[in-house]
Amino acid sequence: MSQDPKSQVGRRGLILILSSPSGAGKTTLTRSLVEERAGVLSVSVTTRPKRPSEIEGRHYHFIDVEEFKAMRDRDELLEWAEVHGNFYGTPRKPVEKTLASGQDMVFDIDYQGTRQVRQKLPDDVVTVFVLPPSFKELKARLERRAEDAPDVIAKRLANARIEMERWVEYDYVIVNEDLDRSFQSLKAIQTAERLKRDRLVGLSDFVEGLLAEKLD
Ligand SMILES: Nc1ncnc2c1ncn2[C@@H]1O[C@H](COP(=O)(O)OP(=O)(O)OP(=O)(O)O)[C@@H](O)[C@H]1O
Ligand SMILES: Nc1nc2c(ncn2[C@@H]2O[C@H](COP(=O)(O)O)[C@@H](O)[C@H]2O)c(=O)[nH]1
Repeated sequence: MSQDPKSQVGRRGLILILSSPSGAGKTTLTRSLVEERAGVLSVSVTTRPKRPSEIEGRHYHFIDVEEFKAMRDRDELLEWAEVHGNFYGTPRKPVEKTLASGQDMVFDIDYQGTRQVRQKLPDDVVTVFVLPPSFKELKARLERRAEDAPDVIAKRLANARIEMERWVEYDYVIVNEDLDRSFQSLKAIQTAERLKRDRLVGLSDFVEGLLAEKLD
């Protein structure tokens, strides 16, 4: 539980999940949040090949299918899914540790994983769906990123329509046109969610003390 030294009120950590079609900008937004120390990034395991710019342990833990299945079967994954033909999953232990310390955990996962986490930890989950301003811009971003082969980009664009239909399952939606504005919106969501009454620990005792306070 994190504690505000000025009061006796602390708060439970929350799980902030960002999902989007590939290229809409959720990784950029989650990384910005983590760089500001506003949360701890959940580093997934994946069977996808590493992109040129990616670093093992920082962007993902890159593992083979056999290892992935072994982790899944040992129940070491909080959630998992097959996305764009590869397996992805969230290691359970770091999530439990981070939440117990009262920090927020930031997830960049797809809608299938979001459903699983929401089902397991309904009180702690806040979900944000990131949309691109247009399909044309989505394609342009994937091409400008220049990290995936043309056939991979084509597959991701084909899946984008199915993924975008899931926006209705999310608590918030950000249309990521201007990156700075989108980031401000994300921070506003996190700030408001942190202040929710149910997430504040010790609030009743604090208010009781407040009411019992005598004025001289
Ligand atoms: N608002 C924005 N305007 C212009 N470019 C952006 C914006 N947001 C992100 N980008 C760029 O678009 C590209 C895709 O962004 P990013 O990698 O964050 O997408 P993603 O949703 O995480 O995709 P994936 O699911 O494939 O990992 C990156 O090159 C990023 O720098
Ligand atoms: N259900 C999960 N989805 C995940 C996880 N980690 C990433 N993802 C999603 O996969 C796609 C593709 O990611 P990319 O890095 O290959 O572009 C994207 O939608 C991610 O959000 C996970 O642990 N579980």
